[in-house]
Amino acid sequence: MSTPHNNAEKGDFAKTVLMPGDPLRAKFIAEHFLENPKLVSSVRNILAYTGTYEGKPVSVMASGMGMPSIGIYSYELYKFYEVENIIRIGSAGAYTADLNLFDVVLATGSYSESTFALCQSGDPDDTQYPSEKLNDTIRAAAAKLGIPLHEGTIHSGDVFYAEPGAVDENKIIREKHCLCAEMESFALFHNAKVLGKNAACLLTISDSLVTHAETTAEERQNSFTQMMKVALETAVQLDQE
Ligand SMILES: O=P(O)(O)O[C@H]1O[C@H](CO)[C@@H](O)[C@H]1O
Ligand SMILES: O=c1cc[nH]c(=O)[nH]1
Repeated sequence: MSTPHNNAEKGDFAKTVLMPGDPLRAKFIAEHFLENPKLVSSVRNILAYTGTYEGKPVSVMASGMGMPSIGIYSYELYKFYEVENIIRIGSAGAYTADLNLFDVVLATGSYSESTFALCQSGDPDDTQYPSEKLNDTIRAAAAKLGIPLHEGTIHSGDVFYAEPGAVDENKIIREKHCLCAEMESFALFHNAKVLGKNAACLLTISDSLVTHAETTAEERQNSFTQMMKVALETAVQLDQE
């Protein structure tokens, strides 16, 4: 069995998939944290691995960047590979000086101007939500590891490079209270909703849209380990439920 975008066999994926945007972050996680990682798909270099963590099965697969991309990969995992839980583990730009580089954010909602949900199913809502149960498991995993989480609504955008004045900061920051910007969670949460599955989004602050501090590409690939450990511990706890 395969799809146009995934050449894994049915049964190659664990019930829980960690999903970074960056294929090399997926590779880093597989090589540094998973026991016996096996490459299960590499179509378009969107790397996907399955192994175990503390003896429990877990997969990690990249989503690529943006909602059309995660829309394809997450839909196929849920619909054709019987995946139940997808935890996005991404990078984000902070909208508030209260967030520092490397802080970890747990999304409690994802606001977007995107038409993804409207086009996918006619859903007009501008905010999509993660699974509360999955978020509770993430909170428990983070508490066990002693890793603090910042929680709130995040902004999921279609545009990384916007012209000056084009971003409606009044709406995004003051009306919707978004903590930070990323580009995939709105589509992921929507797909989980229409397919009756679970999704969550953990983010590491990679740059600040307030102070303009930023991490390097290599740090975004290899050093967001606190978020990775929380997601891996969550997969272990989900397997025990
Ligand atoms: O680091 P990832 O997970 O790719 O997430 C963020 O980084 C990319 C932009 O640089 C977008 O995909 C955005 O959502
Ligand atoms: O989408 C993103 C991701 C990281 N940093 C940003 O500013 N935006």
